[in-house]
Amino acid sequence: MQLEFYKYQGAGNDFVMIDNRSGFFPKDNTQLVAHLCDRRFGIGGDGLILLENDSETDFKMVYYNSDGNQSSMCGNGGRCLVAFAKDLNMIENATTFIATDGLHHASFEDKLVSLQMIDVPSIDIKADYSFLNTGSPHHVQMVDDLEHYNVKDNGAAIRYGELYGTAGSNINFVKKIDDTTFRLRTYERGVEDETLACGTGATAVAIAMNATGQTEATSINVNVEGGKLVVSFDKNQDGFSNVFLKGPAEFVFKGTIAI
Ligand SMILES: N[C@H](CCC[C@H](N)C(=O)O)C(=O)O
Repeated sequence: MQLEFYKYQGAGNDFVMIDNRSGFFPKDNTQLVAHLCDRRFGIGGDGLILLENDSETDFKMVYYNSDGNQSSMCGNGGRCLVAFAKDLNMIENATTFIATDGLHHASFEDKLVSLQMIDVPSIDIKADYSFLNTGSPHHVQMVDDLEHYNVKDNGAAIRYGELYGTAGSNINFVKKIDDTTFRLRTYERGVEDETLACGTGATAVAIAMNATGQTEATSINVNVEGGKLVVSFDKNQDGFSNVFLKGPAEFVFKGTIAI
């Protein structure tokens, strides 16, 4: 059987995208998803995303990490899915879709996709790190020499350490550039490596930097290895709401693969 796929990337976080509105895709085939994400034996990607029909919204998002397992929300993947839906002429310049963490509104601003993320009612602030959930779980830790930091080894040690048990967490290492700009490198759960960008991670870092007093800004630039993301939010007594993740989401190529 020939499977048609599309490749999109958002600030270097890349995804195999499949139009599964017909429901043909074998959603429980973990081995197949991992194979399609394999950068040598398959197509290659940090994750795989199914676009599916939904009775209440424009479409449904089903997200898999490259290990083949379905996972929690992917911010860059959500933005890429919005671009994919537009390229399929399913939507114009704004949309509402359903994902594992609920409803998401999104719109195009110039060539960028702005995606509303879930509200963040609380953040666990410790002496040398913070933990919060922005649709996926994120550990946020400041590092001085981020450029030379061993993200993979140090990230894996925390992700598999006693802090986060069997569920684990994504691990974000961040450095302040100025009052509205931070540099971020992320070890991603389910990819089990550093990725060039992590959307829910950038969102977590922006909120954590505000919550810990590193900045008073509520619109924050997050420089990631694969480009630039902008996170904005309202801060109130109930936590953080009107949270938006904005950045590029670009078609790379389409093709077919025998499965
Ligand atoms: N690896 C994450 C999901 C994808 C997050 C990332 N790709 C993003 O853009 O938010 C997890 O299992 O929690």
